[in-house]
Amino acid sequence: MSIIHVEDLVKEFRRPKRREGPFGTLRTLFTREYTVNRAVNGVSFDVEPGELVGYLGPNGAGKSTTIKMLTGILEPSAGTVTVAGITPWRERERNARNIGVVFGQRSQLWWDLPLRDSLWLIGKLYDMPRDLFEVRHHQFIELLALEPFLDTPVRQLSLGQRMRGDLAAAMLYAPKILYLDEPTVGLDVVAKEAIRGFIRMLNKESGTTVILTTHDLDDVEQLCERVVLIDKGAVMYDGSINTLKSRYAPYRELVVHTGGRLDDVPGATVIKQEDGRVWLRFDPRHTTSADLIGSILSRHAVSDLSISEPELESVIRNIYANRS
Ligand SMILES: Nc1ncnc2c1ncn2[C@@H]1O[C@H](COP(=O)(O)OP(=O)(O)OP(=O)(O)O)[C@@H](O)[C@H]1O
Repeated sequence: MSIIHVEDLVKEFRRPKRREGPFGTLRTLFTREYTVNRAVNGVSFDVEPGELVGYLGPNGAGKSTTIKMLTGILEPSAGTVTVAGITPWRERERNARNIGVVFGQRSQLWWDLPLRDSLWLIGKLYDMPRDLFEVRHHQFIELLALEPFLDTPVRQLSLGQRMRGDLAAAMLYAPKILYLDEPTVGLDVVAKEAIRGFIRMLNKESGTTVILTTHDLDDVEQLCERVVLIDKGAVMYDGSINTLKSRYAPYRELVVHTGGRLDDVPGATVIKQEDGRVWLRFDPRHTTSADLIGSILSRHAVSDLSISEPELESVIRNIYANRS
């Protein structure tokens, strides 16, 4: 049975209609006319326990608004959400015990307190039994290498340190579900890898269900098997990354080192030639890589070649570029 059930979810925001002309701003304050923005427009999906799902879409697509309804911060205009059997905005406190939330852009920690005190307070707020607190506190300090800055006030932490602290705080009381909104934004490659490793561990070893919203497609490619892609508040794709690639970018690229040029290659299109290397694009549904390579080798001297799949980044860029 699914742990997250979302059906026909809608969220509309009303804004007073802007008045033009003299005293426009003042008149806007007193207007009774509104423009309605449907930020989420009939989204449905189910998440099974232990899944790690990427929730993706261009800026303004409605990702954060959906996550806010799943966490209970926002109440939908219409539709159903059930998270571990609870309607989040009706039972915010019960729901909070089941979920951990990390927003990359802003911390959930107490700004002036040292991380150690924040973690202790969270243990108290969630009524954690002392021995469970000790075990998880100790485990997270090790896994996230928190020791060197445990006694530093949160506002003095670097972004990477703060994110590790935020993750520890979000998962300390062992919630079943973790929502991550841009967890690696602004981090260097080493810090990103540490965060990804921790998320992977939570998902694989503790079976935590994770919903990840991010513009960093390396995060998605490294962590998620399934993605839900939304645009203008509606789901445009829900499935595996592999199927997404084969549906929206069914081609492969072959790079051939010939020392010369290849102008006509049956079954492939030459997309670039540079310094004795030739980039070819082909559709594996029509031409197999074995046939293509065989036909090139039979006619040209080749010193090296490599085949690559399109990167998720370029697939998603194409999808966004071609949307109406
Ligand atoms: N509190 C609000 N009041 C009015 N409009 C809002 C509010 N929050 C979001 N919106 C609007 O809803 C739409 C969806 O915003 P949302 O933040 O969910 O997008 P997003 O997919 O998370 O974008 P991004 O990738 O830029 O974070 C946008 O048009 C935004 O302006």
